[in-house]
Amino acid sequence: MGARLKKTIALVGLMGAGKTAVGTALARKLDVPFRDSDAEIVAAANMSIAEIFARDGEAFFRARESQVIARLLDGPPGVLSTGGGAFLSEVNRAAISARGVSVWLDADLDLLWNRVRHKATRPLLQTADPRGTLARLYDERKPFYALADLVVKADPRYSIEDMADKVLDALRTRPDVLEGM
Ligand SMILES: Nc1ncnc2c1ncn2[C@@H]1O[C@H](COP(=O)(O)OP(=O)(O)OP(=O)(O)O)[C@@H](O)[C@H]1O
Ligand SMILES: O=C(O)C1=C[C@@H](O)[C@@H](O)[C@H](O)C1
Ligand SMILES: [Mg+2]
Repeated sequence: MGARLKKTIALVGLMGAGKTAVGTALARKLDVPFRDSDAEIVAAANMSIAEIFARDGEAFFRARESQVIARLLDGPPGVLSTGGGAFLSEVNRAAISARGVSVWLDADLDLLWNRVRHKATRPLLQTADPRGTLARLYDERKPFYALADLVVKADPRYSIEDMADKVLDALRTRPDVLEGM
């Protein structure tokens, strides 16, 4: 598409917001590297996220997540999909704002629930009332996600490609991030 990416685009938001799916499409459109902090942690540990939580605990996962995010931000600009809890950490927010731009994929609770309900891969939702847990996380985390530089609202009618285009639209206001749009 001829645009030049000058800073890493970090996608943030709750489980199911589309960070991995939209991030992959966005990186393809921009012809830049795609990285996913969850996937990096899983590959390095050779364990699933659920296994890491069960064996080593959430605090261990969060420490790894911060290390991985710092390392990925240190490389050439690209698209970085963060884990759903990453943007709650002030350390991670500072690292992202120093080297990149944060974009919140803001999906409402019904949409999130429809996307995550059939998968058992999210350890935080292994509770007696996973929808209630997701609702609580949504309320608790919204103020943190709202600290992102840009917001792109999700909608059930928007495809993954549509969402990637909406991120590009939002970046039109940021020539310091994307030049030549
Ligand atoms: N715009 C969309 N239209 C249709 N399906 C979508 C859309 N965005 C995401 N999905 C689907 O919803 C599911 C969750 O998306 P994804 O895994 O990208 O979320 P995530 O934000 O990375 O979540 P997590 O924090 O758990 O990694 C996937 O099956 C994905 O293909
Ligand atoms: O919302 C969260 O806290 C999480 C989301 C996933 O991306 C994973 O990072 C992990 O399951 C924790
Ligand atoms: Mg993901």
